[in-house]
Amino acid sequence: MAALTLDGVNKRYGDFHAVRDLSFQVEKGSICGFLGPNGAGKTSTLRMILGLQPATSGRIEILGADDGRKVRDRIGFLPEERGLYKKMTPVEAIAFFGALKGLPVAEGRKRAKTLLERQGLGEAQKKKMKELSKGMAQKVQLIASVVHQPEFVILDEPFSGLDPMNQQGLEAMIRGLAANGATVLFSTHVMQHAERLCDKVVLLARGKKAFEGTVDQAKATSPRFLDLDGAISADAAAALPGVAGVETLSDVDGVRRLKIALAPGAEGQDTLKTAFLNGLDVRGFTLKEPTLHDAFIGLTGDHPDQPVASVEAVR
Ligand SMILES: Nc1ncnc2c1ncn2[C@@H]1O[C@H](COP(=O)(O)OP(=O)(O)OP(=O)(O)O)[C@@H](O)[C@H]1O
Repeated sequence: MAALTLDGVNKRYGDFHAVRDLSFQVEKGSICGFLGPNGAGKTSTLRMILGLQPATSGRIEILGADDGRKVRDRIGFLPEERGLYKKMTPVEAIAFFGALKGLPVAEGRKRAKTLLERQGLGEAQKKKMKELSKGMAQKVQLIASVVHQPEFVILDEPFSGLDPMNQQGLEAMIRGLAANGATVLFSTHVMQHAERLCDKVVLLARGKKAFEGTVDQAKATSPRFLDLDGAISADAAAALPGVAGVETLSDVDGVRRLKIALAPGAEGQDTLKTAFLNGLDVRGFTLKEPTLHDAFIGLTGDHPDQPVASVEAVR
């Protein structure tokens, strides 16, 4: 059953068409990654889903309602721009956000203490928000957005600015939310998180959907790769069987690392065998499965870590 459906959704800001004919669904109880470079239209879409801004056209249904505002108490939202009241303690801040969603303050405080302890933030309870590290503050903010136990959780770039340790902690929190039955939709331009967490990913590029499906389905759209080290020219590599494309990753006095994209269905064994038989100077090789990052670049032509504007400027 779908907890969220978008059907032909468009968003225009004046003449600028930010979201174009966007349709996708998120199944109840699943984790969906909403992927795209900065400026692709992710935040605009999330805000339309929440009912914080109207769609120019199209239909959005969330938890059976035609407007996110009608079910706002059943939704949790972590905005991209964060900031809890600096002078509050984490418990006060969490209880305050819960109260905004109709949770009695005493119950909010109780849940806040339990959730903070569970996240290893017991000590942080004594501090003010402004005294917490960024990682801790972000965890507190996520707790604040889910303390009312929402059925649907929307997180806008939840991993941004966190070190790897805190990113892992946040991943575990997101898994925990889904394990407790919540539906989670989070936006990110960091593919590794999506790769590890998501039942489904939706790729957005320049406001348009470039892909919707499982992580494995996304990866299957990308070729496998063979990294080849040696005094080998890109042309000689391109002439090998099963090669769809060659990129020179480095070149030190003619000793190169070549990234070879294999043709669909090619395993790389024949390519390597012929390289040896032809007497090419192979000094090392690695066969690589595609990552979600590779799939993203293949599907959109964009680099996920670069804003759309700068990608355009390069072309
Ligand atoms: N209120 C607005 N008025 C005009 N243009 C806007 C407005 N909000 C967003 N845009 C433009 O719409 C495009 C999509 O922005 P949006 O914030 O939705 O992208 P995003 O994928 O979330 O990127 P980011 O991760 O940087 O927030 C951008 O080009 C942005 O400049």
